[in-house]
Amino acid sequence: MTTLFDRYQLGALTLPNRVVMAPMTRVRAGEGGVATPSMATYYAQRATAGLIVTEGVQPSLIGQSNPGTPGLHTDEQVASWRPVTDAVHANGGRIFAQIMHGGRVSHPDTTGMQPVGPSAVPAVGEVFTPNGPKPAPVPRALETAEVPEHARSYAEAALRAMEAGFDGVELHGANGYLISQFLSSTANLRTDIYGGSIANRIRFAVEAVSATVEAVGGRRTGIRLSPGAGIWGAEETDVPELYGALLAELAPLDLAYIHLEATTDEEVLVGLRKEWPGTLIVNPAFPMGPRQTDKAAADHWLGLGADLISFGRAFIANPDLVERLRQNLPIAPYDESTWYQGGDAGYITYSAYQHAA
Ligand SMILES: Cc1cc2nc3c(=O)[nH]c(=O)nc-3n(C[C@H](O)[C@H](O)[C@H](O)COP(=O)(O)O)c2cc1C
Repeated sequence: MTTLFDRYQLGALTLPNRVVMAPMTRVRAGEGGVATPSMATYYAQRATAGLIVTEGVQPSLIGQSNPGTPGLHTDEQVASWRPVTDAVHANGGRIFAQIMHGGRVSHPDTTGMQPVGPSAVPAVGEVFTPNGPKPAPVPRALETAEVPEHARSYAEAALRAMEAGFDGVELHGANGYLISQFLSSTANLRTDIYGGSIANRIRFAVEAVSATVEAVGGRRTGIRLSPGAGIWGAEETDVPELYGALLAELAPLDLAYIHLEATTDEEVLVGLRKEWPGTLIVNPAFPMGPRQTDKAAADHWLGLGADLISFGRAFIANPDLVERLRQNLPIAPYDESTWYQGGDAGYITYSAYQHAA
């Protein structure tokens, strides 16, 4: 039986275990969207994960969603990530950058620009801004001719990620951000080649992934998806058909993986496993609340055919999560107030499990 602690060959990378650190935005970037020494410490502390996926990283200023998030679109940003990837590698780890274009989930207070999206339909809910949460603004609908440059921005960020020493990139196609907005039938009301039919709604995702594969190779390219999640009002009404069509287009690209975000719909995940020939990372539907992690849920998904399991919140207060899971040690609770507050407290202040002397 496969366990979380078995090795896994991911393209050219040998992962010593099947525990993936899920991408988590922590808003600790410096001025100009640069990575900081604290970020290097944070990721290096977690290098025993089989694979680390960073927080969402914007591929352009207009692609920035939250204030305080890092980018991969300036030379200064590229240089700032090098100490992060070096520190992770020095500790024996592997790290992918998550490329995240926020699309309509953004705000002029953050970027100085009106956000863009598939259609002039605002996200449902409030977005973070430097001046506190504000209602999501109405985005500008991208012209047909502008769409390819936003798809290519993922590939350009991927090239910069390689320069910065990352082992690969994960395109953020989940949770209501730009790729997910194009997939949605409520965020995307377009009538051109990027909207309407399933073939049109998956076009942006396929262009973004294909451009990235062309730039850095399939084995260095993963994508995160959240079928049916409907986050920020980006609803999908035809989940099995939509994702079936998307996976069929992506299957020949020899991708590093697809990463399925927490969903309660086990049937959908099982269906996608059958349709996806490559590596599948599952972020199980761990219940929100005090129970942060659940080895039984991980084993369940490995049994159903997941190759790797990602853990998010449990990594926040447990840099040595792999060892704690392996030895059934207590999992330290996270402090939600520190998720997005900035500073080192609740970020790099957690230590490995202290055994009694
Ligand atoms: C503080 C925080 C920030 C997150 N930021 C991101 C992000 O930048 N990109 C992403 O794809 N998911 C993000 N997520 C979702 C996590 O990757 C993960 O899917 C979610 O927390 C559920 O997994 P868990 O139960 O193991 O925490 C975030 C979650 C948390 C708690």
